[in-house]
Amino acid sequence: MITEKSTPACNIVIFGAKGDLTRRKLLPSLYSLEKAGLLHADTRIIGVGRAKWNNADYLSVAKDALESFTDFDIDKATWEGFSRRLAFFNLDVNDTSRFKVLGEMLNGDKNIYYFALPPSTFYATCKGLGEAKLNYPTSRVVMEKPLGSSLSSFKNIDGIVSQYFTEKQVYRIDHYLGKETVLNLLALRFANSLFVNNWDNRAIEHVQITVSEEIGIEGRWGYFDRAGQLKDMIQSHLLQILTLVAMSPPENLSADAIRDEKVKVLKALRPITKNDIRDKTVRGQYTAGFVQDKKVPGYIEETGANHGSHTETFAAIRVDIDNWRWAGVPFYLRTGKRMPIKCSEIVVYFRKPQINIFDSSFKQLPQNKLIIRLQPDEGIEIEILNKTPGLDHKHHLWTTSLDLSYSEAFGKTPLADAYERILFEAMCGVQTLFLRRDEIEAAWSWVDSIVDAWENDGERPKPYRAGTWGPVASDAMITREGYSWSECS
Ligand SMILES: NC(=O)C1=CN([C@@H]2O[C@H](COP(=O)(O)OP(=O)(O)OC[C@H]3O[C@@H](n4cnc5c(N)ncnc54)[C@H](OP(=O)(O)O)[C@@H]3O)[C@@H](O)[C@H]2O)C=CC1
Ligand SMILES: O=C1O[C@H](COP(=O)(O)O)[C@@H](O)[C@H](O)[C@H]1O
Repeated sequence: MITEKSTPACNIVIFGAKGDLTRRKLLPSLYSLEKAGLLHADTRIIGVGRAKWNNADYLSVAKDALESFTDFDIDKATWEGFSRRLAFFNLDVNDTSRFKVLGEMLNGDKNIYYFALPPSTFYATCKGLGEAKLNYPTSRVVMEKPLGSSLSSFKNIDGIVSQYFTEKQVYRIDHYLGKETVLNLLALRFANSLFVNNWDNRAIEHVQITVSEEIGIEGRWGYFDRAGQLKDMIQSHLLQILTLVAMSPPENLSADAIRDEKVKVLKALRPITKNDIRDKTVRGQYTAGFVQDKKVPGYIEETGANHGSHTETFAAIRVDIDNWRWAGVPFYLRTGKRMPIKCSEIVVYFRKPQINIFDSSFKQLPQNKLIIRLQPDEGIEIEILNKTPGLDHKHHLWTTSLDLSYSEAFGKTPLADAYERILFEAMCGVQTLFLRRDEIEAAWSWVDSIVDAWENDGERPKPYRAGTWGPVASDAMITREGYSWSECS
């Protein structure tokens, strides 16, 4: 739950008013902000699209979206307040003349232009806004991923946007940064001396980051098959998690101080080449199987599928960070669709004590583990060794868990949705949770190295049954290095 009071007054102009993202995420999140009293009385929400709708038509689309995509009751008072803010404006972004008319209906110059649009329309939209002089310095542009499919295509998109908007006006989304538990990584790491002083290659042996999903591609074949799990998930969400785990302490909590440190990590990622691609990466593609007892089709049997597709729906990668803090500490990333459960988790394995003075069954003492559960059962767990109670002279040791569950510690109130926070921050003009140009460039540059190596290598993704943890080659990759994947709880 966000507890600050109200956001500054603004016009939120949503391009793509009837699209999936708007109905599924943006309208429900704005409604929740309304309910929490966080929208300024003068804030307006203008949905823009090509439909020949009037305001009443849009209100009914919005109501329907809230009813379909939220699990809370739509109460009369909140809906009345919310609906008073909503309007619809008919505009094809290729029709530059309509932007002037749009400008006339906007109240003031504090405009947030949310591009819930296909990236192919960004140029026309920026040009339309620029030519109608709606790109005031006080206006902001919020852009959705995917921003490109390589370093060069990102630079093309970015070049277009930067003709009309400065870096301070551009808010590039990675919705994982809006998740409470991802944000908590900063507090966990930099507010607790326990971790501040034990967060480098002297204390930590290796780190695992898993983001598994139960869902498949949910009717998004056209987009997903061109992207694959590396570009869809690792280039953005997993690398963002990795930067927050691996960054050095920022000077302060300003957006640029944090982003400066994140970008240093991204620039220190060791490129993967054709010489080590098979040792350091595993690609997989799901075949038919069962997820949570439900029969599901294989990737190439999905609606709209191309049967010869070699797109990966699973990827596991060993990452090396070439800096002083992390030299010699492997980071293992693993993400896939149609896995047994939805789970995003970071597991930090601390080094084992070098000497064992205990008369225990352990030859070498097991290591401490810090498990950060990002979703769905948010929490933090530390595995430590304790003496089992008893009147004896033997120190029998037992691994026990200190387990902090968010719902127990902070109550049962659901955490704010990532989009709620992101919209809130965009309205407040705080860029911390949005990606700076150089972060995205560095992420693409590293991902490009893997794409090139995969293309050169020519090996196809390995099949794995839906409902399993990916190809056996993924277990083999980490076992070769003396570890095993942590089991998601
Ligand atoms: N859906 C999701 O959960 C997520 C989506 N994204 C990204 O968000 C963006 C939108 O995705 P999504 O909502 O799924 O896509 P949809 O295809 O559902 O919606 C796209 C919207 O763009 C509008 N549009 C397209 N061309 C024009 C045009 N020439 N002029 C005006 N409006 C136009 C359409 O409006 P109309 O038909 O009214 O003209 C439509 O409402 C994409 O970049 C996507 O990759 C990112 C993360 C998650
Ligand atoms: O950006 C994306 O994220 C979702 C997963 O998001 P989550 O918040 O549910 O963990 C993923 O399914 C989708 O393919 C990707 O585009």
